[in-house]
Amino acid sequence: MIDTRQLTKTFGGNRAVRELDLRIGKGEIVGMLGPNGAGKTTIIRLLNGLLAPTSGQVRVQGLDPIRQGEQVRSLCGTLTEQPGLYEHMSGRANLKFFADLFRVGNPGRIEELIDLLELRPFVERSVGTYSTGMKKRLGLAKVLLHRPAVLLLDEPTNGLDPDGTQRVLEHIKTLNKYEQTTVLICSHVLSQLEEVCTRFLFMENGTKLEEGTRKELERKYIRERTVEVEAVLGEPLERFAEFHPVRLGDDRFRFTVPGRERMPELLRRLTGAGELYEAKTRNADLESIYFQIRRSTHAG
Ligand SMILES: Nc1ncnc2c1ncn2[C@@H]1O[C@H](COP(=O)(O)OP(=O)(O)OP(=O)(O)O)[C@@H](O)[C@H]1O
Repeated sequence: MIDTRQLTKTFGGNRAVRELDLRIGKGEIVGMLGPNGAGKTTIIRLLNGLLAPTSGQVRVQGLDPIRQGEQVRSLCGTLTEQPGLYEHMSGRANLKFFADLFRVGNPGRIEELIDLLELRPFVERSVGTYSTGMKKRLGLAKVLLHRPAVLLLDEPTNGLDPDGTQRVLEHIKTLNKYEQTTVLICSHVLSQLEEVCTRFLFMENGTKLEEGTRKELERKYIRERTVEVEAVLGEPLERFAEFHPVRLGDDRFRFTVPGRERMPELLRRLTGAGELYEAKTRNADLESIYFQIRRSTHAG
């Protein structure tokens, strides 16, 4: 679906994207993560043909976004930080305007998106009165009007409260499920993407540091696990010495497990020693993986 080879973009002397090889298959939801200036927005602009590569190649469903820009843009829905909506018009009037502009033949599509993105309670109001979350959802509806096969989302949850963030991410998942939309989401908020993406791509200074599924990355980068436990233990803590126990509070403990394969043993022993109410791994989330990747690439 998306294929880049040795893709490089230079602005003056600044190499914003460096020899990027990126492959995204149909129906994937890929999270592109990286700090400010990592090159995420530039990559999106290269993919939808708004920027021409300095060198290397980009293909979106086999098409060149520069030479076949029209076709590529009709395949892609791109949501940037500025959704480009008319504030004085209602949500519905905006959708109607863009549906005409994009020559969306199906009049039912607007209604379908109003339902999918739950816009109905405010769709007749002028966009100028919308909250950030409402605008994001309308912006998403706008880029979905022509039923794009590929969605390119630049910080789709920026400025949203946790509830709004959750809703937008749910909508993205739903679209992927029912319309098999391929999605590339850029963000620097790792925790939000953890549940949504099938694969992750870590960028820094225009370079791909690492990529993989959550499981692949976890196996590669997280050896030692920190486990927080709520339990009533009938045995002295010293019996768990090999797991370096620390008492955190009443019935709360922290253990360090040298590798994933030792986890069942710890859990078995805790269950055998008393009542185990909860056990959570604290250091295997996406953020921990990211810091581990950075540590190992910078050390290497
Ligand atoms: N039009 C431009 N002209 C000059 N330099 C640019 C231009 N667009 C981007 N850059 C530079 O390219 C680099 C990558 O920027 P980009 O916006 O792609 O990063 P990003 O990962 O999207 O960052 P952020 O998380 O802040 O949005 C930065 O050093 C930026 O200053």
